[in-house]
Amino acid sequence: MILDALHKFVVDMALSVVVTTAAGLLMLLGFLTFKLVSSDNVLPGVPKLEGVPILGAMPIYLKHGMPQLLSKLIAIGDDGISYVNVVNNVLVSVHDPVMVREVLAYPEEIASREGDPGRMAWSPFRTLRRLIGNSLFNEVGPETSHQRNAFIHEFNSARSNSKKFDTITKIATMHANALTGGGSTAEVDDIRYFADNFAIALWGETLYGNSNHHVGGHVLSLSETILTLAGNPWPLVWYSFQLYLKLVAPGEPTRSEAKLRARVANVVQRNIGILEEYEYSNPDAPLKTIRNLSIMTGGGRTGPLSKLASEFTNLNVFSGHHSIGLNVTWLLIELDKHPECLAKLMAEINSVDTTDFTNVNSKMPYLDAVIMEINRLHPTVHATLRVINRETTLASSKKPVVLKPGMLIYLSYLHLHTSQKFWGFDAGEFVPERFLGGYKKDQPFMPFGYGPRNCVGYKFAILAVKVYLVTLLKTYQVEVRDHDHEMKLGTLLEPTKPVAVKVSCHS
Ligand code: HEM
Repeated sequence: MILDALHKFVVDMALSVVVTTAAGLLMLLGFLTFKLVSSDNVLPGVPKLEGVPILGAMPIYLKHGMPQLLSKLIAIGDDGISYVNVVNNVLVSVHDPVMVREVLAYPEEIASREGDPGRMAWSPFRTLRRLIGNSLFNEVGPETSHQRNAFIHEFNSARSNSKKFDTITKIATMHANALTGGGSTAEVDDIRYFADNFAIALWGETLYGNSNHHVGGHVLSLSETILTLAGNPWPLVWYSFQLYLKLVAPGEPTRSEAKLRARVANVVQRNIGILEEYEYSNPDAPLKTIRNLSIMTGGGRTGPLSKLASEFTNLNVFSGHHSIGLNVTWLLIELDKHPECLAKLMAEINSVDTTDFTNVNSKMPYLDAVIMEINRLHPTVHATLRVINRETTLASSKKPVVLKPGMLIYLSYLHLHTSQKFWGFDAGEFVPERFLGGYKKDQPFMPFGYGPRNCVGYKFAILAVKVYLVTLLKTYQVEVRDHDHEMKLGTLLEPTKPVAVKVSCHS
């Protein structure tokens, strides 16, 4: 009797669970359909990429990633703008230079990288914040310009970079010599790895006085994991699901993200220990960069770092080295493919004293042109996005386009840099000469972004790239094994396969 009642109870319960779940799913489906229909034709007159019912372009996004979705959008938007629904989000591609500049110039009240924290957004910068905490990338509000000024003072000024020049040269020489380990030739399986490690060691030495920052590959593997996760839609899907079930607090990392964050904290902690040791045993020596940044933003000469400096210690584990390393890697590939350019560059290198900061920084026009051309053709940061916070009208589009809060605006630097419309028939070719004597104002060249949130470290990055490249070329003849390297669009723009080179000391 009791068993029968129990059985009936379980069957009834199971039935009501099934019915409730089905009703819930139907309601969700109805809601999404309603949202989709009501958001249909949200940008009248703008070409729309049709996705599948309800999910829109979500399957393309999940399967192929954002860069591929972006290429499809660019292909249909002749007037420089197009859009697609991704479930109930609207994703707009803006790929006309004037419109891109307009969007990048928006103040943060109109658009920011993360968008309003109260809204669901597919911005990768949200994932980045959960992985490494706050950083200048996410920062909005009155403190931002003060923070940017501190960075610009430390990394984008000739005065401060001239002080870093000897350190850059020292690390570049150490790392160039390590390629052959004292021998006269070496086969290097993948120069990307060595170029990244040069940049990591440079950061370690400049920031903390720790040139062994790269040893053991911890930093490299951590930064690669963070890069991959930040550019991948799945962590956002997983986080949103857990948020829905209240398994994670808004904005907080999930369990696996928290583990990664702890590994970042561990690396940072070790570096801080080394900085403190350096400061203790060299009280009169010049301050290391992280301390300078700290002092400029309210920290003391010793002890805990300011908020900005401590946020940068986390950001730095993930960023800065790949972009420098990739610049060097693409340079070696293109120079090897274009011996006439390499010969011109070598003539310039051999005609000046490259141990002099002013020469390397601003008196080598062909070197400058080569570096600009690499950043045009292979811009490491190939795209970015902004989330609309307040309704605005895109004034530069042919027909007025009203951008609404929550819309994601994608901006492809790669497209602007490689379009024949702006760069001529040889837009896809490596031709450094196009940058000799400057470039036309209407040619869209933005490898370091544009507007109020452009790169605050580009001059330091360019100097590091120059010094390492010049050191390598002065020491070795570099032969890149394959000439068929192609570009892979992930979070950053990378070669599709390892870049094997043979290096032989100049006799
Ligand atoms: C070749 C190397 C580099 C490249 C290609 C690069 C590229 C960029 C680009 C394109 C942006 C703007 C992104 C956007 O529009 O959303 C940016 C922003 C930024 N970069 Fe760089 N960057 C490089 C090196 C560095 C270095 C060495 C630092 C170190 C200080 C740095 C720190 C930053 C920061 C903090 C921002 C955000 C600035 C803000 O939002 O106010 N970058 N970078």
